[in-house]
Amino acid sequence: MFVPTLMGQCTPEQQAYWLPRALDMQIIGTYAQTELGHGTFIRGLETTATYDPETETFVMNSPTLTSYKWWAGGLAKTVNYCIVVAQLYTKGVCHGTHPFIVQIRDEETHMPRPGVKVGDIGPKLGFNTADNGYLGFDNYRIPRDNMMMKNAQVLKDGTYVKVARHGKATYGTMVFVRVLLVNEAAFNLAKACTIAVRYSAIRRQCSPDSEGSELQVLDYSTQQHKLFICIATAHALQLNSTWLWKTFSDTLAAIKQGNVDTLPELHALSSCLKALSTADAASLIEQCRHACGGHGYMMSSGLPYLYAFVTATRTYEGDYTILLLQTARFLVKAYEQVEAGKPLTPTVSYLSQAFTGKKLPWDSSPDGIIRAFQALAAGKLSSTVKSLRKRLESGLSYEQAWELSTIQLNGAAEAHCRAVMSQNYKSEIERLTVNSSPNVKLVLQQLYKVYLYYWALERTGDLLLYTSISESDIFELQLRYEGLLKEIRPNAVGIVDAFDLRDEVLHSALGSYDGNVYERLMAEAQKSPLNAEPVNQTFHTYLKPMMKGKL
Ligand SMILES: CC/C=C\C/C=C\C/C=C\C/C=C\C/C=C\C/C=C\CCC(=O)SCCNC(=O)CCNC(=O)[C@H](O)C(C)(C)COP(=O)(O)OP(=O)(O)OC[C@H]1O[C@@H](n2cnc3c(N)ncnc32)[C@H](O)[C@@H]1OP(=O)(O)O
Ligand SMILES: Cc1cc2nc3c(=O)[nH]c(=O)nc-3n(C[C@H](O)[C@H](O)[C@H](O)COP(=O)(O)OP(=O)(O)OC[C@H]3O[C@@H](n4cnc5c(N)ncnc54)[C@H](O)[C@@H]3O)c2cc1C
Repeated sequence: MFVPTLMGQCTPEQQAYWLPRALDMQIIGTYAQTELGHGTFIRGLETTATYDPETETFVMNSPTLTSYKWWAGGLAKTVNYCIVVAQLYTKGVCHGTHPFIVQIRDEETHMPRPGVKVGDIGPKLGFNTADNGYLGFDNYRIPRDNMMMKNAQVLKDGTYVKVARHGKATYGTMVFVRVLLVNEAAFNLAKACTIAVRYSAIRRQCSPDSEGSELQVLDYSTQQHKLFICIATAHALQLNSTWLWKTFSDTLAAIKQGNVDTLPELHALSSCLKALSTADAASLIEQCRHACGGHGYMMSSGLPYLYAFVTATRTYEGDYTILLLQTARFLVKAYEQVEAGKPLTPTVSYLSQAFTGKKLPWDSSPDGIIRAFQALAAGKLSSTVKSLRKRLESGLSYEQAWELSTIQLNGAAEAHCRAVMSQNYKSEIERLTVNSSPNVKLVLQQLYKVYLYYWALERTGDLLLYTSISESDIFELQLRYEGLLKEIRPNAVGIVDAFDLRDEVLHSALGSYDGNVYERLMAEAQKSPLNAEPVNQTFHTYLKPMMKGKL
């Protein structure tokens, strides 16, 4: 995050100085925003940068324990520079949080600079090869030029000048990384389902009839139900990530021309897509582990590492709930625009047709299911706004009414995001397969239908509320879903092979291309230090005395 922030928050002169040094790795940096006391609520950060016009320096301070920076990757022992987000004070006025480039270690000796307190935050659920760190300042001075001045400046005499056209311009790196994380979710989920599908083709368990041989576990419907949604979701996330990247690039180009109009929609989209893709990837990676039975619990399966890595993405760069609530803010505004007869931006344009007060007629075609997901999002949004207004009428403040409605707001944002993802998945498949062979088209469409049927069946309660779906429609959809799993089965291994992930990337005894699962598990087991000697010292020290009653 260090380099993108240098690119996004520095003036051209600052970039000319810092970027070559960072890109050549003459300096190594990190992004230190989160503090012990605050991560989500950026406006609540406590680190201060107070401008002193006498010396033309900022004085950095960590006034409380909770103001210590906490979590930044590589901060503990690796980096010598940091981007520090701090409350800016000049001429006695606080101007809110701003980013600063801060040298924390000597470039030659790597010793922490006087006034800098830095260390490691300790072991974590995963990411233990990263030295996430803490950082505090005691009257530590940095030159005025080290304030990143693209969006706001402090002049030599201490005058504060706002430059940016958008109040949240300094949050740009976070938006960028949220966009990248959708791709990251797709990639890691593709790894997990490659491992689990390949293993399920090797693993045999139980014989349905007394005469027959044991079945490959991949032949069981329940196993297909666990795994094929993982493949379909990996495709859905990959295609949505490409689409989101284009939306991001278009918005960035517009901002460079001075037009910030599309930023709120980009923020709403990158927030909910980051939230849903990381949450879905984490839970489906865990599902892949379940699908591998006991061997999936081995570190040598690669799945525990993947899960530990990906579950963190649900939290960092904006927690799941927090980001969905950001999208909900955008949706409530869109609802008000519909009421006022104003035009809507593209990804919420479906709302303009949605508030008819009638249930959407059920149609089980792919387009019909997408319309149903949109009706569901619109229905949830409408009920949420009603709850919000009822609470306002009862005399509550907007903030109180909003807080009491946040469970429903999150539900509406999740439903909206699922509808956007389904629509993008379909249109990207159509766009990309125009010149593909009929067989490739068929397989990609089968997976895409799995995604739609799976989520329709997961949301039958909501569909009953907002569409005319009947009990027999649900029954019919269930049968179609189960039939689709059988159609995909013969191609399942080929489909995951098509992710084209090398063994070195998968790093899994269960998922290697050659399928030599048992040989690899045994070879990994031999690496256990407990296998280094036939009798371990603990036998002599503890077990034997205990067994002889001498302990
Ligand atoms: C780039 C690096 C390269 C590769 C890495 C990328 C991919 C990963 C690849 C591999 C992974 C491998 C390793 C990764 C390892 C480690 C982890 C890496 C990074 C993690 C780093 C971090 O976590 S950094 C810290 C991130 N912190 C957060 O995300 C904090 C979350 N909080 C917020 O974003 C905000 O404070 C908020 C959303 C809670 C809102 O803030 P605030 O209170 O100030 O605002 P309001 O609620 O009052 O809203 C005011 C209006 O502003 C709008 N708004 C808010 N945010 C934005 C925005 N970003 N852009 C535009 N508009 C915004 C908001 O909608 C409100 O608008 P209204 O019109 O409704 O008033
Ligand atoms: C592996 C990892 C790497 C990280 N790397 C970095 C880094 O390099 N740089 C950096 O600056 N930070 C980094 N972070 C920090 C990360 O960005 C924050 O942890 C994250 O933004 C969540 O903030 P928090 O920890 O304050 O959670 P909190 O906000 O304390 O969340 C706790 C709970 O409270 C809920 N909650 C909070 N506020 C509200 C609200 N208003 N309404 C409803 N519910 C609420 C949340 O949903 C959550 O369930 C990293 C974190 C991890 C795990």
